[in-house]
Amino acid sequence: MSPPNVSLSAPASSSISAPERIVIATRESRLALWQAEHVKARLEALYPACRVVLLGMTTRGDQILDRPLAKVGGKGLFVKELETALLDGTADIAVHSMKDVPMTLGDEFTLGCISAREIPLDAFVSNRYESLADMPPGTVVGTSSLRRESQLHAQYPFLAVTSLRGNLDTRLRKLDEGQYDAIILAAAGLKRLGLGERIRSTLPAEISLPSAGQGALGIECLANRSDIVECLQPLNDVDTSACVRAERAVARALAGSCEVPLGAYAEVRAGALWLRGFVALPDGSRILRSEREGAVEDAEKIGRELAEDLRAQGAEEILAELG
Ligand SMILES: NCc1[nH]cc(CCC(=O)O)c1CC(=O)O
Repeated sequence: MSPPNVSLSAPASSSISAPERIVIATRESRLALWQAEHVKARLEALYPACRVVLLGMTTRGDQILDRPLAKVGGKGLFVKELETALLDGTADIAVHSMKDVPMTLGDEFTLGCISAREIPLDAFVSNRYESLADMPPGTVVGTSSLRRESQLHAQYPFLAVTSLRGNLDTRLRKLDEGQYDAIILAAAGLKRLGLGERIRSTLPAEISLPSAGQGALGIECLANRSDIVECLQPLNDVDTSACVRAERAVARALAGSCEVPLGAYAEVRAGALWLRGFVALPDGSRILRSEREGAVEDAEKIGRELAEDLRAQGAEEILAELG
């Protein structure tokens, strides 16, 4: 018997159609524009008849550079203006670093896809030292995140940790001007911008457990745009999507709306999802860790259970202290 007559050479997307035009709302930082251009190129390759255009926007998160974001409204500041463009129809999709997407979206929005992730780890960047372990006591590490700060204090108590804000180029400039001996950044952002050679070493997850969603891109659209959701499916990566859902379930269960020193990182290994998480005080004086393994299909449940375990260990006291 000969096999059924299917053409193996037909592109997987041939049965999916896309609208004639897709407008991408994007922030205007170099990284955000790279990410939007990347999605534009992938959509145009999948749907040659579709015209994809970028709509650049400034968000409150881009404007406020003098205060820690946690104090002025957190992650939502980077997505609100983009969501408004989706609601009023000036844009069809918004491309986000999943790390910057609030843990709960409004009912009118959905994440149409989460694409394969770039390296999820943090990067050590310095003009003077190879790694954190090389840094003498009292030298200065710049980071803007409570998650990185708490882990640094816990593991390298003799280093001075100071605040660092601004987009990637600004942060690197501040390092090069000598304001810091080293800085910690997401490796993914540096790689995307062709700045991978600035990475002196990557910090293993044991040293700096990444943030929920780090390194992954998500595409948001209106929940009622089934045409858009459908045409985004070829960009979805099943494993990344499960990992990010598990990580976000941890953050959702523990962080609520306030900014908490918290890491959550999942990997798919030999078909199973392995999730690690921690919650800490910013000064690293308390750090609670947990890990869990389970079926990829149970991603969110694994995340909720890990959060429960952290609560059982006393996460509540940490959250209460953070106010
Ligand atoms: N918080 C800012 C941010 N949001 C996304 C990235 C880039 C990497 C990624 O996609 O996770 C960065 C930079 C950083 O944390 O150093």
